[in-house]
Amino acid sequence: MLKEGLHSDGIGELSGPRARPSYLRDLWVLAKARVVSLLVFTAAVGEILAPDALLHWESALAGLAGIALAGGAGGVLNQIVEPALDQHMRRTLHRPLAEGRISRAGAIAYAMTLMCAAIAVLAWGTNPLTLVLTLVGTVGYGVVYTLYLKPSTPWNIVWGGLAGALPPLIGWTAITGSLAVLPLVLVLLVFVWTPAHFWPLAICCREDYAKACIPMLPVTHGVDRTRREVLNYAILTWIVSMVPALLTGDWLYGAIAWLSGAWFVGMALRLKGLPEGPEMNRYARRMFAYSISYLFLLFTALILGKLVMGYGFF
Ligand code: HEM
Ligand SMILES: CC(C)=CCC/C(C)=C/CC/C(C)=C/COP(=O)(O)OP(=O)(O)O
Repeated sequence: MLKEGLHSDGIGELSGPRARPSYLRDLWVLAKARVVSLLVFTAAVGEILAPDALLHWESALAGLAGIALAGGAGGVLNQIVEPALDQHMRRTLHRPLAEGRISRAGAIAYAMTLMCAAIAVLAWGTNPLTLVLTLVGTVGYGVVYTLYLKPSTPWNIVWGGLAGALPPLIGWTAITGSLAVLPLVLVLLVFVWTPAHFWPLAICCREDYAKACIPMLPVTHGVDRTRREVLNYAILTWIVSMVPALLTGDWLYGAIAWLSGAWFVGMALRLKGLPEGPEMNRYARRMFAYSISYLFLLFTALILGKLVMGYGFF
């Protein structure tokens, strides 16, 4: 007998050991707080890279609080739209709305509270451009991706990923009030990273996505095509990750990006070569986990580079 949530192919392990539900924990899960924490981190790096960030510390804090609240609202909107889908997937069936621990009305009130707080904080502490970009992020993920792209096209996450890629730019605009080349390159970096982040997980969960009639790439185009696309996007991410080094002359970041990107591409190659089966699923899950550490490392290296190299920006 397999334990609840565990399967011989390791797919069920994605949900990890389940913590005892509590109301606060449910609110945390509903806001997808762990994903949002990385979004906030990439925004913080966008702020730190901007000129004179320390002089604008109030805008910096308001920007981070706004993105955290708006990102959380996006996560809640996503789960309000798809409780039935969440009930059909082993990875998501214990979510608070899927299990009915939080009502739909309660979740709507929660999303509205988060969104109103985000708008208030951003309007008070940042500028109109930052507010608009953040709203685009929340609506892009919570409405456009969840309601329209996800159920209709296997390229859903390529375009949906744009919303999640915005925070480094939002961080920058919170400080400067204007656009610039470097944060736009960081948006491109997260944008091209997203498919190689998500499709390995989609490979593991392909049976659940198929049962739930969600046209994720491994369901519509098969595992082999998906693994080829993961490799393509991993290579693209590696290439784009070198652009900030070229723009700033920051060799410390450049070295870290080169090595960690080579590892990412190596994992994509290994994934492509494995025969379909439990071992491939487990390796895909490892690549998904590495993708998160990799993005965290790249953005940490950007701050390190600025601290150590002390370059100024245009
Ligand atoms: C449309 C784009 C994206 C899709 C479809 C996607 C998909 C996913 C999925 C399905 C999970 C598993 C979540 C769970 O089981 O609760 C996940 C986890 C995660 N994602 Fe993404 N993601 C996207 C963009 C991003 C972005 C832009 C970031 C950050 C910059 C990010 C950071 C994370 C993190 C940190 C986790 C781990 C959460 C945990 O440990 O519970 N994702 N992603
Ligand atoms: C700028 C700003 C505020 C942006 C917010 C964007 C945001 C919250 C992106 C998160 C991306 C994410 C968790 C995707 C999960 O995909 P999924 O919903 O298909 O996964 P699931 O099956 O786990 O629900």
